[in-house]
Amino acid sequence: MSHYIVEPVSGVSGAVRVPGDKSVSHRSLMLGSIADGVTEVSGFLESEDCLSTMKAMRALGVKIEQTGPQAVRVHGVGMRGLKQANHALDLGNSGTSMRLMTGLLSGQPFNSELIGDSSLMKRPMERAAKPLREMGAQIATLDGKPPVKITGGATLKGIRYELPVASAQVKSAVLLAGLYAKNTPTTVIEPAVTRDHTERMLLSFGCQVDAARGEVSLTPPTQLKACTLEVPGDFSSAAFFMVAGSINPKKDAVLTITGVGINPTRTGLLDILALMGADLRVVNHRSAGAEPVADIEVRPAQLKGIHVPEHLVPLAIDEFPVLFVAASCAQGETIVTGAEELRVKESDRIAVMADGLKAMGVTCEVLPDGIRIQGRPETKVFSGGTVDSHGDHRIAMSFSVASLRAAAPIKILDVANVATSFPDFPGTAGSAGLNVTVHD
Ligand SMILES: O=C(O)C1=C[C@@H](OP(=O)(O)O)[C@@H](O)[C@H](O)C1
Ligand SMILES: C=C(OP(=O)(O)O)C(=O)O
Repeated sequence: MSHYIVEPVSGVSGAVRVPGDKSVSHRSLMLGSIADGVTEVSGFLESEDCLSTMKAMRALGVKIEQTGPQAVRVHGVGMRGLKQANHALDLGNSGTSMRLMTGLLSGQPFNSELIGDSSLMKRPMERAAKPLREMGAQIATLDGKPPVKITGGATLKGIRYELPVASAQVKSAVLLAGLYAKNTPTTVIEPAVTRDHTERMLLSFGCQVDAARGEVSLTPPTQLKACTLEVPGDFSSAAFFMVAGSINPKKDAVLTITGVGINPTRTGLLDILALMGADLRVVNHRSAGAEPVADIEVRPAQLKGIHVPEHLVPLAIDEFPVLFVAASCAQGETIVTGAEELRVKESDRIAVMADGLKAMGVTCEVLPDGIRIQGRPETKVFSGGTVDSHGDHRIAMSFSVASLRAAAPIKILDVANVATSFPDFPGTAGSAGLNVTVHD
C-alpha cells in the first residue's frame, strides 16, 4: 500500500494549475455517448474515476478516443444506440459514475450490472434507485448497496421528485433517466442548492431544461446534439491550494491558482473561508462554455473559527476535509453541522479526519452531523506523525496541506486513490512549494 511522506516546508507561492473538473468530465462522456455526432472535449480529467466512466461507456459500445493530453473525442451513438455490455461494469472508486450510470441505464432496453471497489461497494445506492423505480425502472441493490442490477426494457415516465438529501448525483440520475421518459417532463426539487453541471451540459447538448427556485424540469428530447466542451479546472482540487495559501507560513506570499471553475454551486468554500477571514481574490473572470472560470489569488491570513452556515454545506461538500485543516489553524472554535453526508463518501470523512487530526495533537469532537475543532493559531499546529487516509483521496491531500504548519514530517497511509481525482498531486503540490513524496 503506497504512502506519502510530507516534509514541513517554509511556505507556498507562485502559480499552480489544477487538472480538469471531475464532475464535468464524467458528464461529458455520458452525454457525449448518447448524442448524435462527435463531441470534442478539452481539459478532460484523466483520473481513475473518469477513466472508469470511459471504460464503462466503451463497454456499452461507444467509441471514445483520447486524442491528446486532456483531449477526448466521443463518437456519440445516439439516445438509442448503446449496446449491452458483456460483463458487469466496474466503476472503481467512483460514486458519481455509479449513481449517474444507474439513471442512464434505467432507460435502456438491455440489462446492466454495476460494481466497484471495496469502498464503492459499501456506499448507499437506494437514494438513486428509489426515484428511478418511481419512474418505472427495474433496479435491485444488495441491502441498499452495490451491485446495482438494472433490468432493461422498462417504460419510464417522468416524475416530480422531492430529493430527501441534497445530492447532485441523485438529481442527475433522475434527469438522465428523464431523458428516456415517455412524453412526460421530469422535475426534481432540491432541499438545498447542489452542483448544476448536468443541467448546464444538457442545455449545451440542445435539451430543454428549466431551472428556477430550487426546481429543475427536463422535457424529454428526441435527440441530443453533439457539441464542443471545455472542462474547467476542478474547484475541489483547487481547494487544497486555497487552504495552503491561507495557512501559509510565508508572509506576503501570493499563491495563484489558474483556470479554476467557479460555478456558484461549487464555491461554498470561498464563502466559508471569507467568513473565517481568509484573503482570497477571484480575478480574471472568463468562461469555459457553459461554466464560469477565473484565477484565484490567495494570501496568508490569520483565520478565525466560525459556525459554518448550513446552507453552504452542499456547496462545499467535497472541501470539508481540507476545511478541517484550515479550522485547526484558526483562532477559536469552528463548528460544522448539517454535514452528515460526509459519512457516506469514499470514507466516513468526519471520523477519519477527526482520527488524523487527533493523532497530530488537534483537539476536536465528532458530532453526529459534523465536528467541533479547537483551532490553535500557532506556527506549528500539527505535531506530525502518521495518519491513515483510509484510501480516501481528499483526506490524503488534506493532510498533505497540513504539513505547512507541522512540527515534523507527516506520513500519510493508503494514498493510491489520490489518482481518482488528482493524478499528479505530488507534482503540482511540489510546484507550489510543498514536499510530497510517494513511497511503496
Ligand atoms: O454530482 C457530482 O458530480 C458529485 C456530487 C457530490 O456527491 P453527492 O451528490 O452524493 O453529494 C460530490 O460529493 C461528488 O464528489 C461529485
Ligand atoms: C465524493 C466524491 O466522489 P464520488 O462520490 O464520485 O466517489 C469526491 O470526489 O469527493
